[in-house]
Amino acid sequence: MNEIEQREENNVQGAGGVDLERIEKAVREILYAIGEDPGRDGLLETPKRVAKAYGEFFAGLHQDPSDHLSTTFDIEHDELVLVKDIPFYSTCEHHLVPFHGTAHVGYIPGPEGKVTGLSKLARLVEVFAKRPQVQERLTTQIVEALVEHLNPRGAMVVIECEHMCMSMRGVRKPGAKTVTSAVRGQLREPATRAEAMSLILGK
Ligand SMILES: Nc1nc2c(ncn2[C@@H]2O[C@H](COP(=O)(O)OP(=O)(O)OP(=O)(O)O)[C@@H](O)[C@H]2O)c(=O)[nH]1
Ligand SMILES: [Zn+2]
Repeated sequence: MNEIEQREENNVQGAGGVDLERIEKAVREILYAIGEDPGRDGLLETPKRVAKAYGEFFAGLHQDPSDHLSTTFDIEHDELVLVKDIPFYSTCEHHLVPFHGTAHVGYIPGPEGKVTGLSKLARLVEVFAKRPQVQERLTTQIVEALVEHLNPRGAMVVIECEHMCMSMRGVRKPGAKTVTSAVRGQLREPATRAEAMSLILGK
């Protein structure tokens, strides 16, 4: 039995699947390791606060993206629907520090006319962002969820981010932006893709 199975077996579940008690213990250890005193007044509640914050940062690990795409509407629209400039925060899985920026999510509804609520596109970004991530996988997971659940003619996700692991440490290049895209179906065709990109970039 691996550690995750063991946790489930013991039913140690905190914030929607995150083991808060375990995080608290680990944070106390980190405080000792950096030479701090977890018993001093200002730090007494810190392990609990960090655990609660981690519960939020990683809530998406325990959420199913299909929950957000199960409500669809039959709307006659066979052209691009794009929600752009969706702000989000995620956590770099290499350093466990934030990366943040904006996501642009678009699709062309499929022949069955499955159109989702606009907010659901932003919810989809949240489900995948609230996990230990790399930007490329975040981009792909969002587009693949759209393809799987809406069966669109085309789908496209563009993400622009600043990674704190490149800004506040390591190479220290604040302001450097990473742009990733994932495109499926008809949106791969040059004219359609160009139209979507010009809508995204036309700020
Ligand atoms: N491809 C990709 N790389 C990422 C992402 N987030 C962080 N990284 C990179 O992950 C790499 C990890 O490299 P390592 O050499 O193992 O770690 P490191 O010594 O901390 O590297 P430096 O950041 O260069 O100091 C770094 O180059 C980061 O910039 C991401 O979303 N996608
Ligand atoms: Zn990183």
